[in-house]
Amino acid sequence: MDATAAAPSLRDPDPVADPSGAAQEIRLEGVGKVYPDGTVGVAELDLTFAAGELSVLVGPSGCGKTTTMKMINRIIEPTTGRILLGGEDVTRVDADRLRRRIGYVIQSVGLFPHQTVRANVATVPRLLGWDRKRTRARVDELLSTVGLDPAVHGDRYPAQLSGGQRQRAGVARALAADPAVLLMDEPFSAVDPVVRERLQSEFLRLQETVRKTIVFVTHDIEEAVRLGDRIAVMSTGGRVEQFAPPAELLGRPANAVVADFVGADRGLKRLAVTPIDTADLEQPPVVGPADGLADAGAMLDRSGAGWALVLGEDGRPVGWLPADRATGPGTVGSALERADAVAPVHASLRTAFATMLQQDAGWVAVLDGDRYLGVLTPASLHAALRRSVKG
Ligand SMILES: Nc1ncnc2c1ncn2[C@@H]1O[C@H](COP(=O)(O)OP(=O)(O)OP(=O)(O)O)[C@@H](O)[C@H]1O
Repeated sequence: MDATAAAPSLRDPDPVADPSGAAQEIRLEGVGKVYPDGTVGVAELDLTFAAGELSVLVGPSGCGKTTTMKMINRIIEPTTGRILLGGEDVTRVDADRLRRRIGYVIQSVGLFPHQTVRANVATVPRLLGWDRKRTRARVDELLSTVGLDPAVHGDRYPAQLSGGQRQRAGVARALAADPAVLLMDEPFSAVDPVVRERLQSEFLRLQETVRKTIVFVTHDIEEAVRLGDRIAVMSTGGRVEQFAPPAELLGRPANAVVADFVGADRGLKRLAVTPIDTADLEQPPVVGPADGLADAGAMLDRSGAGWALVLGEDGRPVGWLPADRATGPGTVGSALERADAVAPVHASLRTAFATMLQQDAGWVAVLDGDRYLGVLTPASLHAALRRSVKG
């Protein structure tokens, strides 16, 4: 073996410097940080972030969220414990190499102001020694993925982008070398609420494709609930009070600290993270617009129901018929209350409830594609929510 081959270089295919891209578990074992002035940033922390999941750290200011995150890529060196990435102890590996394996997105984005968007996104591939063609293809692909047109935005400088576009470029840069892990420190907090919500939705869609192991820090419990597969609620000194999926955290807070942090309106928040369950659907009487009113009235009398759902010929709901309108001559079509209250079967209870309110209907019909499955009413919605807590 010659001497040059033994010398480590950035171009070596080494497991730390050349990420495989597959999501990896992050395990913290007794990881702690005492700052030189004696402040305990984080007491000993044992926490595992599952591969391919988005885990959120929330908690009051100063509780140690940022310290915890920065210990993972060793911007802050832990004073105790060890960190395993995909089972490998990375507590003492070369920090620069470790960081190339970990994407990092921060609030202020941190794009280099004197470099174009393309050059910014190409930072890590360049360090890894990718050739120009491969780098260019990857950069353009990523810009498109995050919603930036390479032809329009690729050659601009960061100052020539909006806040939301800069944030997208920051996400593209973090993903450029296909890292196994992504750390995100309040990445969406510098943009206005409307842009923020759009970035969050786009980011969720992106994560469905890339499935990275993500650790995400935020102050905002709404954001945590919206994005997180799991949420760690932290308290002063870097203690984890509860680490659980959003529905569990909101439905069964482990203690008063968590209950207080998630808020008194946690029942409402839970609507957003509880999917519709077809077992909760009700089956009201169903009539068609061409049916006679008298027949519909007789049927409602027999069933004892106060209303019937009106399904059009295509099987989609067109409205509802209150029992007191089901009399006299004419057809159901002439007496029905129109409402387009439908929700797809994969929607959350919140979507279903919002549709119910928006359409001013006492029900929302649940559809699987075009197929009508049944309705949710305020009563069945309540039952569904209660059941989700017990479950
Ligand atoms: N360099 C430092 N020297 C001394 N103490 C520090 C240092 N950096 C952070 N701390 C302290 O460590 C604790 C945790 O800080 P950290 O920044 O991790 O909190 P955080 O939860 O991210 O806060 P915020 O939500 O306000 O960003 C705080 O008490 C903070 O004052």
